[in-house]
Amino acid sequence: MQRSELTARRCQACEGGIPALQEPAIRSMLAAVPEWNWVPGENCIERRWKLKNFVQAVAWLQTVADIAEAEQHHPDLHLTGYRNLKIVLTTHAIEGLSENDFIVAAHIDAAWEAAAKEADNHAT
Ligand SMILES: C[C@H](O)[C@H](O)[C@H]1CNC2=NC(N)=NC(=O)C2=N1
Repeated sequence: MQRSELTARRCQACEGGIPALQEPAIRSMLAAVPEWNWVPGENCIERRWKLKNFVQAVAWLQTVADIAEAEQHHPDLHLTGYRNLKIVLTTHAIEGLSENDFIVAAHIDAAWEAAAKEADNHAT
């Protein structure tokens, strides 16, 4: 699957009642967000960043929070050691992974790439 297929979709409100994704679907969607690691034992996907400093880390967290609010699907956010970020996506309502997790991951990756390009533009 391509990332653009996921960013073209919107999260669907989930309060249970749908089955969690199984391994074949998870692997197919992971191919679209290869920076994310699947943690099967915790029913989640996670991605880590080391930012330049605390302020950059908090700014990036805010961007992620804005994406989560826009999609109404909310990751767990871990900021430790002042600039290490771990973002964890799971669908609490089904205690498993849903397409929503991959849609938010794809939006986060696209925003990260856009931010990196912006930084490059400023550097040149
Ligand atoms: C109705 C609404 O979609 C739900 O309350 C949402 C809100 N955000 C959520 N975020 C995550 N990660 N899992 C959920 O099950 C969840 N439920």
